[in-house]
Amino acid sequence: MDWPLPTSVTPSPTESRRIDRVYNSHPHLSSPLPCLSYLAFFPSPCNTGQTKTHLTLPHIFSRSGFPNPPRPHQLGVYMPFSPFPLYHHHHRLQTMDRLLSTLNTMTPPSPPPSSESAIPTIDPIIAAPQTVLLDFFFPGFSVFSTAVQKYLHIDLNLYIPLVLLCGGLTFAWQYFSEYLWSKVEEYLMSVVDIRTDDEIYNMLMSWVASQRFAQGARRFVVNTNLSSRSWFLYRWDDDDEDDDDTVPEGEEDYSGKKKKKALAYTPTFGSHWFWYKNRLLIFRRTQNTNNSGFLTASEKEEISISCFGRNPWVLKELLHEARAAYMRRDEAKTLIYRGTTRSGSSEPTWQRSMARTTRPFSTVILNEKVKKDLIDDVTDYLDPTTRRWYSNRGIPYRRGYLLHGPPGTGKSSLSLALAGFFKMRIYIVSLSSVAANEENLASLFAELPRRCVVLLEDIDSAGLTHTREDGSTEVVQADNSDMVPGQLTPGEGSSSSGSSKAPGATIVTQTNGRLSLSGLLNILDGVASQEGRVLIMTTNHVEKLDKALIRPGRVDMIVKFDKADTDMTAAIFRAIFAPLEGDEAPVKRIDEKYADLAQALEAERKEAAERERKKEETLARVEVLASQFAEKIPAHEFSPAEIQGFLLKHKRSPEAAVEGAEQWVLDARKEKKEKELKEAEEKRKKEEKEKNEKEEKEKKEKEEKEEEEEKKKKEERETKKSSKRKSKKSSRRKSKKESDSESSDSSSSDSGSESEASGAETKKRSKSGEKKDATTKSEAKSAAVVVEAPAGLKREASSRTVVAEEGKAKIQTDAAVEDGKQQGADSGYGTP
Ligand SMILES: Nc1ncnc2c1ncn2[C@@H]1O[C@H](COP(=O)(O)OP(=O)(O)OP(=O)(O)O)[C@@H](O)[C@H]1O
Repeated sequence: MDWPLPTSVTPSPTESRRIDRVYNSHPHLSSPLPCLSYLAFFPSPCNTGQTKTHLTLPHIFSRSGFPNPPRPHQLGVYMPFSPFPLYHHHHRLQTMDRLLSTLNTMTPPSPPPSSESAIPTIDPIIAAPQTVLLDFFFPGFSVFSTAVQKYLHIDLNLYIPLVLLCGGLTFAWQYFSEYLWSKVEEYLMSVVDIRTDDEIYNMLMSWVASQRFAQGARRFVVNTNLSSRSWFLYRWDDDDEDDDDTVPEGEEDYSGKKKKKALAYTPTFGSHWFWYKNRLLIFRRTQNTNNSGFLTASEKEEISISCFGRNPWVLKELLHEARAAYMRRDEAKTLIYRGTTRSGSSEPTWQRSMARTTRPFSTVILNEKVKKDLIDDVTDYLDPTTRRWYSNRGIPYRRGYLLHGPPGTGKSSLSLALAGFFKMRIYIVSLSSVAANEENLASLFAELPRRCVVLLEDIDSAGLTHTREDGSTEVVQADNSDMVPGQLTPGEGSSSSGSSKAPGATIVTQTNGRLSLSGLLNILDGVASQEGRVLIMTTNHVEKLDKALIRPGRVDMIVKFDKADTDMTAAIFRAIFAPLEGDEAPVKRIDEKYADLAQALEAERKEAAERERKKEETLARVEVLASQFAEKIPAHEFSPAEIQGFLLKHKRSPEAAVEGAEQWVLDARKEKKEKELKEAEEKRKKEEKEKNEKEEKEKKEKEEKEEEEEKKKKEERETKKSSKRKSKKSSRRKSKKESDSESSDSSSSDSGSESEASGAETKKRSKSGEKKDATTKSEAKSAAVVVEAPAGLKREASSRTVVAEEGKAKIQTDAAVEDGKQQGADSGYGTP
């Protein structure tokens, strides 16, 4: 290997001295080659601040008598080349030491050197400013390296460049990796960001929790509920009715096992790589540090999934899969959303209230024909061809149903069963709730999905009714009074809300910021209202509704609910006591008991037959008991809810229910009577109180009126008196003026200039407010002077001028001038 030899060296003065000394003190050496070649090989000594002496190789070799410079390997000295001065310097010194000691061994014993000529001990560390620098950045480095060198014989300085290189690379990587990664993401990857305030968050997180990469993560977040913490997205899994989870958490079920909450594991903050459909994906969960104080736990995080490649199909597939899996959980359930306002703001929103197990239509006891008609009607409406049919004819694609009847007769149950039957979500708004104002309701309706059931409860609530006080309660009652339970009738016909108004009925436009009827009508079928939904309105007082609200187009079918008749009572009894699938506790696996399969099958068959027989027996028994029970309950007196409430008290014993029926009827009647009495008493008291208040108010008003009248009379008397006084005064003045004018006439005939002077005098007098009489002319002039005053006064004054000129009410002008003089003396305008 050929080593490049530099042409110039810069030995330090110490080194030069040493070389000379060695050369001089070792005459047996043919040349100082080792030292020289060493110096030649390391051409750049560290900068020690000393004066540099340049010693070129030819110079050295000419001095040593060598014609050609030797190669380093010929000298037996090999040093690795280093670009770092510190390292370089250190090793140079060390090597020098080594060479010198070699030379010394070759040297015959010589007299001990004098103190000046002694080779000084070399302290490589002290001499190096780089060491100081290293010590500055890594305190204690020099001590550590000396110790390592001393005890382990490892020269750490050898590795310094390596360490520095690694450090530099790491430093650079930290700086550039983020930038590089963002560029890779921007141009080479597809990324989907998940909004934490959207339901997709819940969907994705529940999907992620079921993946292996999440379950195997070393750092993870554990939840008992994965839903977004945004309050309107948060769903308590406990709230969702679940057939398997009937035992409350922590309590024991019939098998004695404690029910435990399932734990869900999701990867913690950071990037997590996983495979999906043979593609490498990255699930990234980061913490949102902006405004984190105001955000809920899930809003504090940001979630994204990215994949390599510019086509995001795999991400979309993943999201679809997550959604489908999430929906599957709710398949057998009816999702209920309620319209509310967000806490801390007045913004309305649909909040997922709960997911209830779908109620079979058969469990709602109603006329079978009504049920069938209703289902047929909705089925036809939801058919895609119907939609096209509507749009082709320009008819708004909407359908409305009105369910009315006393409380607890099954209106809400039917709505829920209907939504469950057609697998639609149900959106409930109670019009009596505080949030139900026009604006809120409009934005809630605007947010509705295309295919859903909207349940408007209590549409007879305040602001939309004609109360008894209005004298218009019989408005719609007349048309529905002859309805039987379950009867379907078309909505009251009228083309426009205005013309459909019943006599005496008034459309309330706005009631204390609450919902108005016209507002509701606009929301229901205005231009901006959503199409494709099934609207169900319920009310306990159909008679209070405006006809406009229930006209066809808004309400296409009316279903009347009533208290239970005999058939209904029997049906409710059967519904509660008839054995149904899943009522019994799960049967133990028989193959555990029977070793022989044939034996096991036979036993199972026998057991099934026995179960069937028992079931039939129970059914027959329940049938008999149902008719006995129905006979004991008077028809049209109790609502299905009341009867159900009683039967539930005896749900394990139908016989006991039948036995206790008569007593229950008596008790219920008594209770009802007491309640009615109490209510009547309360009503009476309330009315009395209102009456008293009204009377008191009237009395007060009367007194105030009388007082006012008295005051008025007094004022009138005073005005009369003052006007009388004024007229007397003015008549006196008039007579005086007449006498004055007679005298002035005589003087004016003498000289016109005198008249002018007198006019000027009058002006002056009127200005100064002196109480002096003036002639008619001077009065007019005086008024004209006042005209020069501000606009308001100008008009007044000019009108007076006219009056004065007409001579109609000279007295008035006089009085005004008089008053003006008195009142306006300060203002300078003469009159007010
Ligand atoms: N016709 C019915 N068939 C079956 N169950 C009924 C019927 N009517 C009432 N119920 C039962 O009574 C309870 C109350 O019924 P629901 O809430 O549907 O009455 P509602 O007419 O909507 O009452 P409200 O007018 O007070 O809202 C429910 O548990 C329901 O099961």
